[in-house]
Amino acid sequence: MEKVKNLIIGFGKGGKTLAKTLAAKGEEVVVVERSDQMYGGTCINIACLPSKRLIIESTKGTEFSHAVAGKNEMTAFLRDKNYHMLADEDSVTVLDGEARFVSDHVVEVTKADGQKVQFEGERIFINTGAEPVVLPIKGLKESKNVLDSTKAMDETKLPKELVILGAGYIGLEFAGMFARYGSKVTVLDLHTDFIPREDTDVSELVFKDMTKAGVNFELGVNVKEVKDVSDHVEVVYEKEGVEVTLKADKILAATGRKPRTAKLGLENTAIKVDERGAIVVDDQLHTTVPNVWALGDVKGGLQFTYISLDDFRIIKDELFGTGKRRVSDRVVVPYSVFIEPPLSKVGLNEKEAKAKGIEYRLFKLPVAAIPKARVLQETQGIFKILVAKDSDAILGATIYAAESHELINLLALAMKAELPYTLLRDQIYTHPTMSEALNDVLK
Ligand SMILES: Cc1cc2nc3c(=O)[nH]c(=O)nc-3n(C[C@H](O)[C@H](O)[C@H](O)COP(=O)(O)OP(=O)(O)OC[C@H]3O[C@@H](n4cnc5c(N)ncnc54)[C@H](O)[C@@H]3O)c2cc1C
Ligand SMILES: NC(=O)c1ccc[n+]([C@@H]2O[C@H](COP(=O)([O-])OP(=O)(O)OC[C@H]3O[C@@H](n4cnc5c(N)ncnc54)[C@H](O)[C@@H]3O)[C@@H](O)[C@H]2O)c1
Repeated sequence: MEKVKNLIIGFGKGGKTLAKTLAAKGEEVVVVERSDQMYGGTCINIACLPSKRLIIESTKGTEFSHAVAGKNEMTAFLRDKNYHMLADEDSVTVLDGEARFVSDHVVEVTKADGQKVQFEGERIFINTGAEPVVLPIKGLKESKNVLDSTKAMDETKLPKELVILGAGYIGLEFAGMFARYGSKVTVLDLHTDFIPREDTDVSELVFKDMTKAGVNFELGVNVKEVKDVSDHVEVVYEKEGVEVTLKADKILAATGRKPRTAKLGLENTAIKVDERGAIVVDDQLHTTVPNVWALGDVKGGLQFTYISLDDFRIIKDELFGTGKRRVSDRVVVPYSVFIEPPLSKVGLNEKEAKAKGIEYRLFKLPVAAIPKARVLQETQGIFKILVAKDSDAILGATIYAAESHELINLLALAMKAELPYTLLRDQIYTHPTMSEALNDVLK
């Protein structure tokens, strides 16, 4: 058995950034990655970047198979760049194989040829990400026409009729995208409320815009069965007591992703997982075994690339910094859903403020009032910013507008720095931009 100072399981966002940092300190690192198609992790290969590439291509009118080919070129480039970023470091070994714990600090790696090697890690970092949830719906697992997000982005032929299970992040982004490529899209969701965390006026606008763009929603449905029938697939669901059969070329299952721990051999260790399979960590990402950390999607909670990166910062701070950085410091976390226009949010919305009994002032502006929106010819949407009732503190913002995925970072920065809303209101912005709308919305 080989002893190694730092063993990183999974070439994900947090893990690869940590490996590079450890290498810069001259430390020995072994990074184990189960697939040579996943160097660099989920985000660059099968998630954020390829999906956003396809989404952007869909808005330019690119033909689907050309867009997929371009996306594949991009991911191949990024994969290679990521591989060399680590493999070219003298003190880093990138090892192809599937890792599995055999005891608290011993990990067995099974290589593609079946050969097994064992490592004893002085420090071990688990960064194995998440995998799609496969619901126990009759016929779902067996159907040849059911895709997950990865497979949907690798289709060479555009599905004429696409049914999407789940109106969450992936469901909405892919629904809009496939509709723009020309698919007839129906989204089925278990819940009656559409994007229930958002304010009702915002969710109504998104629903209206997506419906207008050709996406059909069936909400509050119970999906009962999926069956392959000659050249197509059928989905049987029940809505308000009525059974409906829907025909499609493909089904995209987008009903959540769960931490990838099932095959990690954690039962051989004292590393605890919760009821959802997420690795239990403390405020500094320590697992329940000393010198074993978990970072990224595998530890549960928010599943975003930038959270995995921030997990890395916490571990780096413990190893080489002040040791003060904590998960609980992470209070201002924005997000964007890349629909058209993008929906972005940070901090509280009205629904959340009311639920918490927090009094607020609401500043609201329709996007149609913004000159840049006219220039872009994207006038749908709304800005909503909440400010404390008895101070100038910004409580939160929801921006459903063109370029909101950029703008929300400005709001998040202002909140983090505890800047008064008046500073954003009175700031000089370049023109014409979407950010200059802050002059008007905050009046
Ligand atoms: C379609 C889609 C779109 C998304 N879009 C966005 C977005 O726009 N913005 C955003 O912030 N987030 C987005 N996400 C979420 C984001 O991709 C994840 O939160 C992020 O990639 C998680 O990174 P991570 O560091 O946890 O690990 P990952 O990047 O998931 O890396 C885990 C790695 O571990 C490897 N691995 C797993 N098990 C083993 C094992 N036993 N042995 C060896 N290797 C193993 C895997 O192959 C993988 O390469 C999206 C997700 C999906 C599916
Ligand atoms: N823009 C982004 O940052 C981005 C984009 C894509 C994915 N992601 C990440 O990936 C994760 C996974 O995305 P996702 O869309 O798979 O999950 P999600 O949790 O966002 O959505 C899952 C949806 O499936 C629905 N659902 C659950 N059971 C169902 C059933 N039986 N029948 C029909 N619908 C059902 C839920 O009501 C929910 O709307 C997200 O949590 C997110 O963190 C992020």
